[in-house]
Amino acid sequence: MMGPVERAFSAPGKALIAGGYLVLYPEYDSYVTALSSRMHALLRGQETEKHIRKITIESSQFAEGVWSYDLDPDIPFGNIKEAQGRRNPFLEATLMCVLAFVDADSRPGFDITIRIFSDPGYHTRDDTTARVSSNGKRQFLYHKKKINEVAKTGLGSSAGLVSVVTAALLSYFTGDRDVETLRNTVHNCTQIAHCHAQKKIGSGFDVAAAVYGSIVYRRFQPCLIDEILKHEFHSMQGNPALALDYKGALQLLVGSDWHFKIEKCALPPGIRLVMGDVQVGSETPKLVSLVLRWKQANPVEGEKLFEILNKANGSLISALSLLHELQRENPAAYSSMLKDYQVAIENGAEKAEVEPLRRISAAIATMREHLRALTAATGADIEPLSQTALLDRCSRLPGVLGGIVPGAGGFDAICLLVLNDAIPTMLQTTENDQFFSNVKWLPLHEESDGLLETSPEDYAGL
Ligand SMILES: Nc1ncnc2c1ncn2[C@@H]1O[C@H](COP(=O)(O)OP(=O)(O)O)[C@@H](O)[C@H]1O
Ligand SMILES: C[C@@](O)(CCOP(=O)(O)OP(=O)(O)O)CC(=O)O
Repeated sequence: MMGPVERAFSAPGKALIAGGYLVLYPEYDSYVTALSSRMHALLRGQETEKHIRKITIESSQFAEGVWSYDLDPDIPFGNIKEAQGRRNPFLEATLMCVLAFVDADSRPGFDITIRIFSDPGYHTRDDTTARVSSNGKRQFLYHKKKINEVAKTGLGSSAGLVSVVTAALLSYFTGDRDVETLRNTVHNCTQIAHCHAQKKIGSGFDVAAAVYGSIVYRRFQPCLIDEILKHEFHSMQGNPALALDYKGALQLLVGSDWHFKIEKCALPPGIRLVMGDVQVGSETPKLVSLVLRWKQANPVEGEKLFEILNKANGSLISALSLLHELQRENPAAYSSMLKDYQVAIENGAEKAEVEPLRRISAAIATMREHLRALTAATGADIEPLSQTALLDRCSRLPGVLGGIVPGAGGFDAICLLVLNDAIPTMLQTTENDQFFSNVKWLPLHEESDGLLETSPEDYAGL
């Protein structure tokens, strides 16, 4: 029986709390938190009809956000061209990978439409109007400019986009809608497509967080992807032999074991992530290239600094996991520990005297010390002076266990770990203090889930 099918998936944005720069190397662990801002894809097609003629992708929150791809009847993945010549390298690479992986057939053809929705956290809210879905469950912001002209916030919009489009297409072509069955395949396809689009092999932590959620992450060996990237997208267009080679290599690679580390995690109960937007505009690629160049020129010093930074990152990761253990072993004692701490700070105690919480503060302080050393050594503004002053001040606020520049660092954001019950006072205190006037606390929190199937009804009316 044939009928229309609707299927929707969503995936989260991320903040890299520990592991900036180190995450580029397969020997170090990072701590990545998935955020409440998510990317969504809603697919419409025909239930039993897997022969596709045309795929249209609409991202109507942005001007000119429609990309329409007529598939080549012989090799649907070999000639991905947008009807009006509009470029979106991330969508092109996604279609190429997924259609090759599932060995799609475009004869005789039906059409698929995929609608993209992006939660407010990914882009600036400036110059937008909000629209709400008919059932009130979703709200999205509509921009007047094109997607590549709107300022990003650094949550990883392209990783989210590629993950959800990949998930929707894979689910459609395989007929499988169980996210757990699809998850690893979605991850591997998404990493490959994302690398194709960026024309480089990144650390992949943004894609891993979009698919798996909050994780302790250790990257795959970059050489795993080297070979497949040599299959140049452009040379495949109109060259069936090259396209078939690509398909074989891709299917093998997606199905193989990548030997990377994905350990689900979440912040301990009672502790929240608070993100502050400071000022738009650090250039991650510039910072990364300064650090890598310095490390290459100073291998011994570089190794030493990376090692001690790694040790401090490890202390934070284990301090967080110790809290989980305490909570699991004795939930009542854990709650009263947090309560005692809250009472102590309300009575004016300045810092965490409670040992497990003190460990978190100490680990963050040591991480920051090493990040400042990296800043001084490389000349890259990882924790610049203005951020040092801000983070020091934040760390002294009651209930704030510590704060750090997330990811590659820079001027644009800070991340705090705060006792849940202390947040209202913290927000009030900073609001009334001129010192914090250039910090905007973002309406974001940890939601540790990765890729999820969502209900198509939640997007009706948009
Ligand atoms: N909502 C969206 N709709 C369509 N394309 C998007 C969307 N979000 C991101 N993209 C694609 O991803 C690109 C941004 O990717 P990138 O520069 O890697 O930023 P980020 O660091 O946020 O991932 C955009 O130029 C566009 O091609
Ligand atoms: C330096 C890095 O290790 C981390 C950068 O993390 P960010 O989260 O700062 O990156 P953007 O998504 O580009 O804003 C480089 C990397 O792994 O890509």
